[in-house]
Amino acid sequence: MGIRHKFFPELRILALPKQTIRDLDLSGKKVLVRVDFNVPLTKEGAVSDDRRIKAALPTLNFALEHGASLVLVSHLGRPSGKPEEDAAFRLDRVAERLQELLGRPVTKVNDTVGPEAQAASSTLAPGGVLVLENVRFNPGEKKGDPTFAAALAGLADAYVNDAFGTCHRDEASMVAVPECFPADRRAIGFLVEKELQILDTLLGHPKPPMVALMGGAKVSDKILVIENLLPKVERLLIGGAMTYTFLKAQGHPTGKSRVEADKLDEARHLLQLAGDKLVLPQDHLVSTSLDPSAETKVVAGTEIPDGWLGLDIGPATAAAYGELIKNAGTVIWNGPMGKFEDEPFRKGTVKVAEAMADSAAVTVVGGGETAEAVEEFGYAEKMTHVSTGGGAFLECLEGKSFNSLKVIPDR
Ligand SMILES: Nc1ncnc2c1ncn2[C@@H]1O[C@H](COP(=O)(O)OP(=O)(O)OP(=O)(O)O)[C@@H](O)[C@H]1O
Ligand SMILES: O=C(O)[C@H](O)COP(=O)(O)O
Repeated sequence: MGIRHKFFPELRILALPKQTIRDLDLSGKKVLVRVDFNVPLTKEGAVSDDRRIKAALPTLNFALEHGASLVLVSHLGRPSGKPEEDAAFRLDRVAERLQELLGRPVTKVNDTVGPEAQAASSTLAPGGVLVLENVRFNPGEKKGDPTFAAALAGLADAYVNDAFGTCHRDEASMVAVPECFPADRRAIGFLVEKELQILDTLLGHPKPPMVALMGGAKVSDKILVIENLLPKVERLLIGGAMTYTFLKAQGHPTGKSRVEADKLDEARHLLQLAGDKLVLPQDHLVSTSLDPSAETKVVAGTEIPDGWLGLDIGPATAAAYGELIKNAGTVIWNGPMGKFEDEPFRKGTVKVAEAMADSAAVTVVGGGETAEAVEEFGYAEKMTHVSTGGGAFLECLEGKSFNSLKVIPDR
């Protein structure tokens, strides 16, 4: 029997088969929740974007309201193992922000499975919240070490995976730790459930016509995504630096634009596979250098003049893409249309974000940089969904399945 989809009310979907936090016995239990609090920080170490922390709140509040206490596990960044460098990756500021958002005390300890963590978890009362230190400070995390996993699992009675952004990683806290719990004590949280439902609907039963917008720096990051999406979409609109690898593959001059010279064969293969589904920009904002104060101009067509480089889609392309977005049933977007960090090269990315915000289509945005851009420009609230996943979102679009989810039993 189908149920009405919470986010796409026009669609009926089957409930996800995975066990969720609703299925767990929470009362009086310590629940280890693997969250993805890998958030951007300012130079001073403050949390500059708390979207991922906020996205975990429904799961955390649900567990607390049902009488559980929480042991929270996350990574932050990619620590090198050198203590002087790794201090910047401690989770103290993240825990402070979480305390503000939860509106209840949060205890942060300076280790993950050591004596401090064990003492704090053993005295945790229902309603208590404990944040462990960055799980990647322990080398066992990356290696998926079973001894480390058992020590981590020993701190709690049940396991919940609500770290959608990390679901593509096979690290200990994602795979080996849940394996330490009996099957009826492992579940996904509401964030993972929501992200999976949306991706499942997008890839399985999108409201037609579906348009995909692919940008960003490199074709190489998106080859598998493009291949997997092509049969499902009406149009695949290209922007960002990857444009120039496609133009070069077609034999056009690309000036000084960023081109992946070793990916031209793959680009030709995709062009051939896509036929007229793949749409390349019809004009470009070009500049003499990457410096935002350098001279710029708009060039029409497919040729970038000598000495110039393409840094954004041009106004005619932005308008044409806007029209396709307006008339779509579903729009899926990954990768900025230009070097959007600099004001002079931002217009194309802003224009497509605006068109998506104004469109009646189901609009889904994913990818770290793209989500940040949409947030920064103030359009996030107007999208159907802005994914918390970067790599995880892309791998879902590639059609991959994750070990971190295989270890969560079906209902
Ligand atoms: N024409 C261009 N020339 C040079 N750089 C560009 C151009 N267009 C986009 N970029 C750069 O590409 C980067 C974003 O590409 P990327 O593929 O990483 O995006 P994403 O998939 O949204 O993010 P993530 O990889 O974090 O998930 C930005 O830093 C942007 O400045
Ligand atoms: O930001 C992300 O994509 C996730 O937190 C995973 O981080 P990682 O790429 O360092 O594994």
